[in-house]
Amino acid sequence: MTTPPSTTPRLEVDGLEVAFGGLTALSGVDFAVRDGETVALIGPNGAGKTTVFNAVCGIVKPRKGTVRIGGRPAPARATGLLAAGVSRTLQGLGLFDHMTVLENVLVPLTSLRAKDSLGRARDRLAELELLHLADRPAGTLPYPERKRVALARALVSDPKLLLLDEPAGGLGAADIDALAETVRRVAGTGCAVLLVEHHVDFVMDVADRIVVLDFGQVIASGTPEAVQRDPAVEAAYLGLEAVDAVAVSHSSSGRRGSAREGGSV
Ligand SMILES: Nc1ncnc2c1ncn2[C@@H]1O[C@H](COP(=O)(O)OP(=O)(O)OP(=O)(O)O)[C@@H](O)[C@H]1O
Repeated sequence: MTTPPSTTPRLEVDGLEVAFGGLTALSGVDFAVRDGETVALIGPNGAGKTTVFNAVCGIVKPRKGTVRIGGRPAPARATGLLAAGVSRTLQGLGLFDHMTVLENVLVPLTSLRAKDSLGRARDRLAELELLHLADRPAGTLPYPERKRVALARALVSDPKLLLLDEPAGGLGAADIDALAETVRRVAGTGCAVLLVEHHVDFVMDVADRIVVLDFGQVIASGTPEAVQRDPAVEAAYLGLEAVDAVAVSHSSSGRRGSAREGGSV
């Protein structure tokens, strides 16, 4: 049972524009995520998905536009974001490999000076079937377990807005099913979830709405069914195949970003 949406979106991105030197990475990006809603941000490589996350977290400074969290301007610092109820997972996980699983999951609670940190951390580990690994150094675990530790660390602060960067990447089918279950459960508590993901089946399974970026602009948004039928989305992905086929045949890099340097979107 999902929480009814509140009137103020948990996350509002309005007219976002980000440039890296001569490269316009995002232009006029608008979207919102409400409490209890799961929104997937998809698009070909280099479309600007991670840049949106980085702008939401204050890691990159927009040239134009605003990011509001719970109706207020987004805090610029990591501790401010945590206090505002924002958690994020990273593509590279960002775990402290030499620290135990439990110590990793305690980190946000230590920053927040939270009460009953140990109990909360152990609860999250139990929910993600990691409790038996609590005393193992995080760096010694296989990738799917390390990925769950990163998720437990993001969830331990009971975020109101959860940002997941490629949560299904590198996981097998059973782990992806378990992840989908976790995302549904977290959204069911009223948390707004924004995820960046390439795994189409996972996105279709968990997302209430999908926002499609291409060359830094929103080219489609709506329900998974509507977006799947959208000719602009199909064209964007077919275009990627064409660009990649050319790039791969001429160089070792198939990344689309290389095809857009110096261009504007
Ligand atoms: N720090 C940076 N400096 C310069 N250019 C950057 C920087 N970060 C991203 N870019 C460029 O901005 C564009 C958008 O990159 P971004 O990583 O947001 O895309 P993405 O959609 O997340 O791609 P992927 O799916 O490959 O992760 C790309 O052309 C990328 O090369």
